[in-house]
Amino acid sequence: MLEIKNLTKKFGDKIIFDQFNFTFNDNEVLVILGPSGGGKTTLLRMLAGLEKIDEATIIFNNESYDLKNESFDKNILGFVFQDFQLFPHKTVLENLTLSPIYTQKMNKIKAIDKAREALERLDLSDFENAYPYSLSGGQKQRVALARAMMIDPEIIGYDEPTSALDTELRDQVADMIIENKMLGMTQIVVTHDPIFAEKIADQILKVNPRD
Ligand SMILES: Nc1ncnc2c1ncn2[C@@H]1O[C@H](COP(=O)(O)OP(=O)(O)OP(=O)(O)O)[C@@H](O)[C@H]1O
Repeated sequence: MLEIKNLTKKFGDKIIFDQFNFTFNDNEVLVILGPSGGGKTTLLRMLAGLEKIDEATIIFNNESYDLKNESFDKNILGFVFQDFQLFPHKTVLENLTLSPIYTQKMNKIKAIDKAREALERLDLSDFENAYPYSLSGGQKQRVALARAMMIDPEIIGYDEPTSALDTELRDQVADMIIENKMLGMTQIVVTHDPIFAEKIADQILKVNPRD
């Protein structure tokens, strides 16, 4: 279970979250839904340790973390970025292994083994030497997911996973998220698309821009 208590976040004078609370359970799909500018991406970035939190208590796996003007750096969330953000001049395999090897100091052979496992599970084994430009939107989405899985995250977070996709591929992403759930994954999905949200969500958290 992940519980966030009294989360506060400002950019300059602009308040994005003021004493915000939410809880969700393992193996759930939590959808964060709302219009542009509400702070959905910021919320995901804070949970991934990519954005400082002004103040919050985060309770996760029975540990409680009191944060004050610091990043939550527990590596619990693997991030699937909007528009995938794959390295264009690197192969699919390299896209998965570069950050674990160079940033997280993972052993190279272990990183390659792990990457191949993830690619196999997502039906991408034939594409390990392909470059991102040659992949379809749905394949890029799955490569981005495989990359997020490299850190063995407790939670996968997707930022607007359907924004770059047409309707058919949107349904494929919904199926992938539901399949991941059946495999026991806990997932947070940021979207402004209520129809997609209804398809996949166990819980919907609405985030609206503040005046
Ligand atoms: N680094 C930053 N510095 C200053 N303001 C920021 C920064 N990042 C985000 N903001 C502001 O915080 C607010 C929330 O942004 P965020 O990207 O989290 O919203 P969102 O709900 O994900 O919107 P969208 O759907 O357009 O991505 C916006 O008003 C945005 O301009």
